[in-house]
Amino acid sequence: MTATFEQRLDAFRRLDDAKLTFARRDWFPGTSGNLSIKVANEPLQFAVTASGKDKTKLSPEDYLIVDSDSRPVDETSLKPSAETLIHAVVYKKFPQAGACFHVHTVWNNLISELYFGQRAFSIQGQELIKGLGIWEENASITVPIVENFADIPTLAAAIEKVITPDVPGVLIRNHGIYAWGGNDFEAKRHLEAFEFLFEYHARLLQLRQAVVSHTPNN
Ligand SMILES: CSCCC(=O)C(=O)COP(=O)(O)O
Ligand SMILES: [Zn+2]
Repeated sequence: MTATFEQRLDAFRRLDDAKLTFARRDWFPGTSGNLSIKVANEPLQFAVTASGKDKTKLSPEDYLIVDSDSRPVDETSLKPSAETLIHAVVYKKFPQAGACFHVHTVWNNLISELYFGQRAFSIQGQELIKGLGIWEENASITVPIVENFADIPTLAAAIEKVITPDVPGVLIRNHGIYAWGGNDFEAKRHLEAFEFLFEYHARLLQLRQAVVSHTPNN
């Protein structure tokens, strides 16, 4: 069933909320980032941000509906996000995913740079791991890191290969993160948990380095 007018409007309103919340945190520098919310399963359709927009603002031309091939469902002058294929990969691989958010932040870029040459970032024993829906004692998570291929189909294929149901996110090196969830509330919680863990870890390494360099006989 294709999405009704009400379902589309509801998705656009939810995208407005997520967008303004993330914009207040400066998570969309230089028009970066893209957001989507699924509106239909069979066939797949989702609302996605239009490409190149200032995501700190609201306008009547912010979103459009695309199909499983990332093509606009309606005739429109709007261009879907250049990275729409990545959203499609997430929805196709995880049919339970209902929203997918992408932001470029300093902390997620720093983490991918700190682990340059490695294909993942791991962290253990942090309370915010529960924000990812992982509640076991002293849990650890491993977030895959893919290289920042300029060709989006190549990037989307690389992401498709490494994402797993265990961890609802993937880092693109020196680019940003994609995080998803069953709905927009969950995807936001996941994104916030990831960003906390990245900032915490990068700051911890920085502090440790400062302590070492200020310790006598070092
Ligand atoms: C100006 S940031 C480069 C493109 C990008 O990585 C991004 O997230 C925004 O692309 P979009 O087409 O969704 O505006
Ligand atoms: Zn991006």
